[in-house]
Amino acid sequence: MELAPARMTGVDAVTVRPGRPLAGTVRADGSKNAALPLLAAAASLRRGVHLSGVPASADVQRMLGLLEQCGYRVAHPVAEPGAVIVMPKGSPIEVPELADAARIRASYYLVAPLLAACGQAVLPWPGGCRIGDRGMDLHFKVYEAFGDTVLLDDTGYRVLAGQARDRVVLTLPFRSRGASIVAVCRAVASGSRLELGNPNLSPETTGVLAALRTAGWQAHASEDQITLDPPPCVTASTVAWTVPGDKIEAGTLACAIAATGGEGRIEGINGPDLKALAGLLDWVGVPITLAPDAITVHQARTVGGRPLRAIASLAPDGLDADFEPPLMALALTLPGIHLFCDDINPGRHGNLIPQLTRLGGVIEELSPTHCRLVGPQRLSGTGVQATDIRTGSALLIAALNARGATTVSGLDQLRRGHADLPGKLRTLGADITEVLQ
Ligand SMILES: CC(=O)N[C@H]1[C@@H](OP(=O)(O)OP(=O)(O)OC[C@H]2O[C@@H](n3ccc(=O)[nH]c3=O)[C@H](O)[C@@H]2O)O[C@H](CO)[C@@H](O)[C@@H]1O
Ligand SMILES: C=C(OP(=O)(O)O)C(=O)O
Repeated sequence: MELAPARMTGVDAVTVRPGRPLAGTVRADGSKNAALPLLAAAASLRRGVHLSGVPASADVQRMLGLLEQCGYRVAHPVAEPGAVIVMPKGSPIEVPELADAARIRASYYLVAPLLAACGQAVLPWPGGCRIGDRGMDLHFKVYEAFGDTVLLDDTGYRVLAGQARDRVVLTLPFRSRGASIVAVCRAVASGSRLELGNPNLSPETTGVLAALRTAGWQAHASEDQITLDPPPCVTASTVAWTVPGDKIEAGTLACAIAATGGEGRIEGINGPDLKALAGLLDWVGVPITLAPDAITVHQARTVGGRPLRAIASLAPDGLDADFEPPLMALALTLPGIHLFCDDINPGRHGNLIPQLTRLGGVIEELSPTHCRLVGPQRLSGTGVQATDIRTGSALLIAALNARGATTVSGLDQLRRGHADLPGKLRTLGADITEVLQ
């Protein structure tokens, strides 16, 4: 794993200048959105879990601190960068106050570890990217199905563990990733059988199921249902899990390479996780080779590219919403009328489009969640702000194609999701320099 160079940490802005097409090979870090639920599942198991590939991104590091406050020991094995061992501390703990949980969306994953450690979870409303109204009502339905009591107020929520149930059956009204994973973690914490209808089947969810299988849980996932059964007997030995490489980081780098007309390879990912993105890139004229552990971007075809339709979806094999912003930045370089939709995160376009407009991008908002643009467009460098993680990565891509220098500030947002995305772009040949205060 490549850790953020100390120099980049704390830098609030970078200047990006256009240059040669990006080329070369780079390795993706472990995925933030996969690491966070794996950490919660590890704690819910209440046995030692050795987790490798843990990224240095800020949200994941914050989650490690929160787990310690929740009654778990987080050990960093010597000479194993990116590995942690999570285990219960043993002695009972008081219900902790977790102010930092308000800074990340994924603090909702802490409920099951807290119920397992002290029978109660008291959490502030989660934070994370400000990309619209991000509900949690399905999470509360999950806890109620387990017999827990849920209390809400203006500052946050409290979940009180009910009597453990042998079997819990519920069906989600839509395929929420968060609600699916919290249901799985809750079942693990209480040792219950779970039958979850209409589940989310993203790699982040199925990755947790695969990890639990190594701990003796029986897990089956189909389009209709996830079933999960506890192991026939309890074992205490440490299990070893690995955080998969970040499909979103790899997809973002692939878009950056394609946007500059370059050629390159991103390693360290699970190729099938990038199938939806690779299909779209191929469709617009950027040939892609997907290997089991890498994605290779070939030079774009000069003819035969078709317009992009990037529709974020929670459906199995759908396009992860977090790919949509980098695709929008890429589309600004491609001929055609390109269409985008993110109904999952209704505030996403409201963050990204004004920043792309500052660079001279012309994007027609058909509704708060639908937009279209006609490419290619000439952008001009100026100061822009990474208002959320994916807006930050899209702006880096757009800046690679803008005339003159673009200063992207708000890097603390970007670093929530990527330890050092500018550094990886530099490895591929991008002209990116730190802005010193
Ligand atoms: C930490 C993490 O992994 N974040 C990801 C997670 O976010 P997030 O936790 O928002 O994802 P979910 O799939 O659970 O929810 C998607 C949307 O459904 C709505 N909703 C969800 C749950 C609920 O109980 N009630 C409700 O209304 C919210 O508007 C939410 O924004 O998945 C999204 C795509 O699915 C990704 O873009 C985020 O990067
Ligand atoms: C929306 C994202 O993160 P979070 O859900 O943690 O805010 C993201 O990873 O793009």
